[in-house]
Amino acid sequence: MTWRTELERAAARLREAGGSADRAERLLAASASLLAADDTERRRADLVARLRTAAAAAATGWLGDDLAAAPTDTPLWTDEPASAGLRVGTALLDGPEDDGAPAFPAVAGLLGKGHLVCDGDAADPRVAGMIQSLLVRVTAAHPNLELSLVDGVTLGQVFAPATALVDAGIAQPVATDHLALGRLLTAAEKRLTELRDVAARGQSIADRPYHLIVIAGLPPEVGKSMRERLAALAHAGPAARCHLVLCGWRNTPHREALPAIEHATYLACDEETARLGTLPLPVRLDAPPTPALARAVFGARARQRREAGELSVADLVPAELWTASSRDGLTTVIGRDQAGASTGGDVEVSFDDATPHWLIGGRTGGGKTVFLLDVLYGLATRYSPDELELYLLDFKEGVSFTEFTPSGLDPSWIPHVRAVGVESDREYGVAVLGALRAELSRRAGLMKRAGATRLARLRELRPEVRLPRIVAVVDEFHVLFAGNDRLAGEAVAHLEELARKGRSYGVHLVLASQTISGIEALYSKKDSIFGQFPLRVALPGAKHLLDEGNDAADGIGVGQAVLNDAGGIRGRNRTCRFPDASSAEDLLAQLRHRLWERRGSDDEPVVFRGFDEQHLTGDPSFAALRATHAPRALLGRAVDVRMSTVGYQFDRSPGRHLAVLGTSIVAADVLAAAALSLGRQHEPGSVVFEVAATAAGAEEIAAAVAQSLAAEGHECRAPQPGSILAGPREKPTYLVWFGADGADGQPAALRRLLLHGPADGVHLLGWWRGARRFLDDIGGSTGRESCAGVVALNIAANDLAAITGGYDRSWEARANRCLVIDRHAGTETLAVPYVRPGRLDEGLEDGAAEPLRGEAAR
Ligand SMILES: Nc1ncnc2c1ncn2[C@@H]1O[C@H](COP(=O)(O)OP(=O)(O)OP(=O)(O)O)[C@@H](O)[C@H]1O
Repeated sequence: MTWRTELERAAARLREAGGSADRAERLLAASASLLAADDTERRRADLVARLRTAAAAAATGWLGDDLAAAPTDTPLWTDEPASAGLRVGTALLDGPEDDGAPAFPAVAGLLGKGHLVCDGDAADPRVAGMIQSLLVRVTAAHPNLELSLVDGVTLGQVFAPATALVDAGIAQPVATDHLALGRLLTAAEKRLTELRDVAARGQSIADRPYHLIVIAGLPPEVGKSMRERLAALAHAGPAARCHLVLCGWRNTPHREALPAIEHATYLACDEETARLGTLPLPVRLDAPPTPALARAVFGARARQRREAGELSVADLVPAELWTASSRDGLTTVIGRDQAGASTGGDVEVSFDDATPHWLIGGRTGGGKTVFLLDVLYGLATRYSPDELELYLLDFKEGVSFTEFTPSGLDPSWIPHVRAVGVESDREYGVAVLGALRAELSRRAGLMKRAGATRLARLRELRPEVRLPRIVAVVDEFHVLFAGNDRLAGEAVAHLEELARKGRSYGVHLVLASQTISGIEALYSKKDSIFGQFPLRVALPGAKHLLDEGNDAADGIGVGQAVLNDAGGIRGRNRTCRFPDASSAEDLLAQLRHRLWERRGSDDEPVVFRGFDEQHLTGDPSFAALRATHAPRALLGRAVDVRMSTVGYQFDRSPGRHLAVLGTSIVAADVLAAAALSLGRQHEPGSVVFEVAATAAGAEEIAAAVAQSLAAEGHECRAPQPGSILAGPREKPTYLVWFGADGADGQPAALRRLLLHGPADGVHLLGWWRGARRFLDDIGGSTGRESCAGVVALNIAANDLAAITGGYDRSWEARANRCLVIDRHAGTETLAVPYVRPGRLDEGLEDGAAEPLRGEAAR
């Protein structure tokens, strides 16, 4: 081969490597005249020098310099390189370079250009050295790079210096077998499809990181299909910023020929020499960089990535609070896209016409609570309480939303929050949804009267009406459907209505679930509900949340989410990282205080904590009691949106008595609260309280009640067993009877009192431990009307049905709940009964369930 041909080819290689085509052209033109001259030796050296310069232009600095000469403190690049060439070794013109033979850098086009394919693998120290130096070069040169590493021949040894990159998330852990390689390819294919979809929508992908897959050697089990997948990836890769360094790619006898790798520069290594592409010169592959240089480059890049990658909740918060208008929707920043990359763009999520409701799924520990915190703080800092209201319901055991509510330690709260349910009852959930539905109707009425069809228009027409957008978050919403009973039916009906109409009226739902069944429950209710949730947020472990065949969430880790704004269809995924709010307690507390200090009203959110005790003295209604002609015994707090006080009114109509039923000692507490609250509603001396204690264990409570009433100036008596019902009573009297079972042996006297007492102002408040006993005492089912008030504690549904005659009831006795029935008013209210402070803890300390304490007292 002539010198001219060699030079032409060398220049052609350089041109291929990219970035230096014009220089190579000039070089070729110059070479023609040079070769015509006599002094060939000198001119050869001269030409090589020029080739060297051209190569240096194709692969500059970190990409082309001799690494052996690079000081360890050479700064890493902060901007993407302009050229695609990468030095892999040194092309030698005429024998070893050491002997003074002319040489110039051998450059291949990689990131932004194509792939490098080598028939040797990392078991060959020359190839291993080249791979290691190549890794240092790309890492130092590309600030925004994702790496996947495969080593099926030295079990990851070749990548050992790059461990820092794995730790920082720049590189995935090294895949050393065909299964791991399979997973890696799946992820790469998915990424590729995603980017292709983005590009197909006309959006630029130029700011996305390059994905470089470095295969130091193929695992031995790799078969035909995986080789074909590699070839397909190589075919489509460069258009989606995916490139391969593929070593160990050689045909072996008795196996099918390898598929062709497109866009590749081939590096052929035989025992003696290596050759790059069609360059007819031997290439000495780059030696491994010094350990000190590798450490410096990988360490510095890892550090940078960690620092840049540390997303904080502060990144989600605007510089100025409460400046946004929710007229057309709500939008907040949730994190950054490009999982694992350092310079991702902000990712926004919205409640608007396109995505009025969201569905969030992920396994337990998948980051759901953190994601919700990020969203809620993002919204609460952008929109004032006049623009946004929040209703937060959590059905699981935990403390997800207590963050937003006042506590003993921190009296502040987030002023947008109207109601919070922690470990809520389904009844509470249904009540909140019902209240939201009522708000929907109210807004519908307003719109109709104003002649508006959109919330934005209504706000313009009626500026004086407060019309914030409402976001209701229901965590573990599937609990609402458990049981498939009346409540479940109501929950579905509410959700359906809210989901269907919420868009128009500015009421938005966020449903979250950690179970597949949660999502399935929704799906099976009605397709229409599921379809009303266009924004899907898939966290790690999410199942059935995205469309079948859309497995974008399969490979994500904690702190990442796949957002899909089109009901889960493929091609609309956006993977993002969101900050860990759970590790930013101080920052959140500061934010909460700033928001709280700006509050326009002192209305605290209503907090319903399913496990909290309710105390009579803690209820503002009790403090507000005054003497009245229509006294109302206070019994507990309703499981409703406002946690209203539940009472039972006493008047002179027949049957106005109250029976508290159940073996639980809580019954005694309820009775005590009823008596004390009545005491507040009568002038001292106007009524008599007769406090009888015939139930073992209740004496102390009865004595305390009598003492408190007496301290308020009331006349108190303590009738003795045998004469409890005896009378006569000259004054209006409340007979407060702890242990009325058996009616003191005088059922006839009891029935007389029940029937005629109220007309004379005589009322019974009695605790019966046995429901059947009570029914017998009042004269069986015919006597039902003579005691209109019943507080059911731990009694069975069928016993309660026998007492009230309502056989369709679904009462389920449980700790810390009672059902308050007023037969005259036709109401049944689920409530948290008032207890003596510490009552529930006593039950727990004893190791016994709370209802059993009453059994002990019997
Ligand atoms: N964005 C994040 N970055 C880093 N770590 C995170 C991130 N989000 C969550 N985590 C970690 O995961 C843990 C679990 O998150 P989180 O409590 O949100 O999960 P969850 O899905 O709500 O789980 P569960 O339903 O069991 O409560 C957090 O304590 C935190 O350490």
